[in-house]
Amino acid sequence: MMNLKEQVGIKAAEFVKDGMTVGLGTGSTAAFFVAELGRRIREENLKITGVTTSNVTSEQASKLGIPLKSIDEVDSVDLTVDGADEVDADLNGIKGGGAALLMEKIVATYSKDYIWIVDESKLSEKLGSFKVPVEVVPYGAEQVFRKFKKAGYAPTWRLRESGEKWLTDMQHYLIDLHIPEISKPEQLANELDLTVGVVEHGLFNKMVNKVIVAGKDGVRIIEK
Ligand SMILES: O=C(CO)[C@H](O)[C@H](O)COP(=O)(O)O
Repeated sequence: MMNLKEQVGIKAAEFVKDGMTVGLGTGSTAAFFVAELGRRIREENLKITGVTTSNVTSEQASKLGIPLKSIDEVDSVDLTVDGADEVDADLNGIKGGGAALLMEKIVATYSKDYIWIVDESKLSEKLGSFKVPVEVVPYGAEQVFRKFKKAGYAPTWRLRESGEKWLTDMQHYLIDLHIPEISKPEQLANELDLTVGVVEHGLFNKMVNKVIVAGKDGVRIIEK
């Protein structure tokens, strides 16, 4: 019996057609999608170009023999498939649990079609059960942290096991905001966008076209 993450990963690969440029997401769910593309390349001679969203995914895709280009080497991406940490009823979402939100948002921005693959535990009426990751440049990062604390966002640093601050693939720090109910995700996104030192945040508001959800009753697709 396939687990839920594997089910949605394999389902999403059905949307990939020969000749496409495909954005490859990051995380344990996206890894099943990437693995399935690798299988289709091997067994069906599928021809695609992958654009990855993290060093971890680049490594996985290279091992599978998926030809890769950077986002700057392609005109646009036909389809990106990625996981998500939380998805609300309006298809706003939180991403970045796996620390790849910056590259993920850049690749998604230049994608014609954008799909999330999740198990049903990630769905909620309103965002807030998952922390909002915020990627910040190291210079002045403590000031940004204090600003979030004053705003009541209960910030925490994303840390390595060693206790040092986590460094993203793009060499930034991550601050996680703990906001129990995000009633206005657009307003929060605007505020974060306007905060000096913030490079990007994990609110992906109304960016996705389709969400493939796996649950105990099978796989379903929620469309915009
Ligand atoms: O945003 C992400 C990485 O930055 C991931 O897509 C998100 O954290 C979901 O991960 P998983 O599929 O392992 O639950």
